[in-house]
Amino acid sequence: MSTSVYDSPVFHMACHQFDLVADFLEIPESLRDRLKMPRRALTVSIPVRRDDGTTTVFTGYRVQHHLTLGPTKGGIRFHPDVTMGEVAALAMWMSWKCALTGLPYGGAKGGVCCDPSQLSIGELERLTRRYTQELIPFIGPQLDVPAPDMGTNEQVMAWIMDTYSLQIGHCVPGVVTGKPVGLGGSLGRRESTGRGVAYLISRAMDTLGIRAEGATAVVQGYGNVGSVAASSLAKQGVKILAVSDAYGGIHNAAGLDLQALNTYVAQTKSVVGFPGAEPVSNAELLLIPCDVLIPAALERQITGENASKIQCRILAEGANGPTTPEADLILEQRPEIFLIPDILCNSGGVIVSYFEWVQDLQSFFWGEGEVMDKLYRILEQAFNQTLQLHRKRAVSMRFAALSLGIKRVWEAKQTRGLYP
Ligand SMILES: NC(=O)C1=CN([C@@H]2O[C@H](COP(=O)(O)OP(=O)(O)OC[C@H]3O[C@@H](n4cnc5c(N)ncnc54)[C@H](O)[C@@H]3O)[C@@H](O)[C@H]2O)C=CC1
Ligand SMILES: O=C(O)CCC(=O)C(=O)O
Repeated sequence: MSTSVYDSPVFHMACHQFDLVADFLEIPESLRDRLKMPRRALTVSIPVRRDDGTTTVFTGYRVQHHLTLGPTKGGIRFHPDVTMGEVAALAMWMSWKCALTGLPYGGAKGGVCCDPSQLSIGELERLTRRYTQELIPFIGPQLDVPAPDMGTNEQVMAWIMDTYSLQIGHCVPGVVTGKPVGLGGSLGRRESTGRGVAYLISRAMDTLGIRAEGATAVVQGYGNVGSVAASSLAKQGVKILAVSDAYGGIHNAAGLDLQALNTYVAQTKSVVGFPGAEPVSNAELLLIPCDVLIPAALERQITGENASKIQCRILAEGANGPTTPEADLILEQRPEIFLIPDILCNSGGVIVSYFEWVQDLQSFFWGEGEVMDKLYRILEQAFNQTLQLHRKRAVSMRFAALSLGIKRVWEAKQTRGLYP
């Protein structure tokens, strides 16, 4: 099958990972395209009236990877570099993530090629509403349920829910997750991805015999995922040495004061210039010696160039796709680094999104303790299953996680009858 419409390094990366696992699972050649290629992919153009009276037309995407196990699920990204290929790769990874964690979903992802930091709040709202308007025939609580990703947040989810509900004629909270709690959002969703990352890091530390107290961590991407993971680790006594964002990074060998940093970021919108820390580039930051390295921004940060130089005990992939296949080959020769692969590491977000969807469908809401208990139970099971396969078959943690996810989707397709 031609992949040209999806042509991008990130999509090729996701396909390469799939092909390796398909060989291992002995999936017949004739079924591989059906498992790999998106079921549906939509491109929309989004005209937005700017505050100065002019109009800009943005391009948006939504990809639904498979619908074999239920509705599709996955975030919406607002970022200047979004492409159809990137969104298709992210949707494929969502499928394997949902299957690995046992959620009744296929994967999806959406994106709009824009820089949200350059839009006023009014422009952002008009863009979100028009994008949602274009998606209305394709989304819904039983069809496809978006959520936040890079560059989007609870407010954006609230506009999506409102636009969809106005069209349908009644309130439909289950069309989107990651909403404000006051609109049917789940307690704990905002923090769930970062807390899940920190939980799995604790499990990896237990496995390796590393004590949290006095351990060190470095975080690339101090947004929703990175900042919550950092704060959760700091609460366990881990020292956060360095963090970064799109504008640059900061480093303090004695550890950063996260409370002061969060106040600074709330005021300035960046970590750059935080008093008492040295500036560091995003590239340099990845090479700082530490116990835990957390890439929590874009794809393809750990590459064939720097994989032999990173100096951590645990590589915890908060981001989707931060490690290239070339880097994977190098890391496989470095058993001293324990990998928590993306589809496991950042799955806390979609797990609590699932809880939010269930609560919305039942109009019956849970306490935060219940949400967190259920989240950690699912993460524990997924971690143990991945670790077990990694040890039993002597494959990498990424390979083990992907195998578990892909096998479940393949089996479901076979049981339903080949081409659902
Ligand atoms: N928000 C969620 O619930 C989930 C997010 N993820 C993944 O986590 C990653 C981060 O997402 P969020 O924290 O939600 O996004 P966010 O928009 O809240 O934060 C992203 C952060 O990364 C920084 N950043 C952007 N480009 C960068 C670069 N080139 N170098 C360093 N930093 C850069 C931004 O300045 C910002 O601080 C993405 O890969 C996303 O797909 C995965 C699962 C769930
Ligand atoms: O919460 C969700 O539904 C999806 C989150 C997401 O986009 C991801 O896990 O990459």
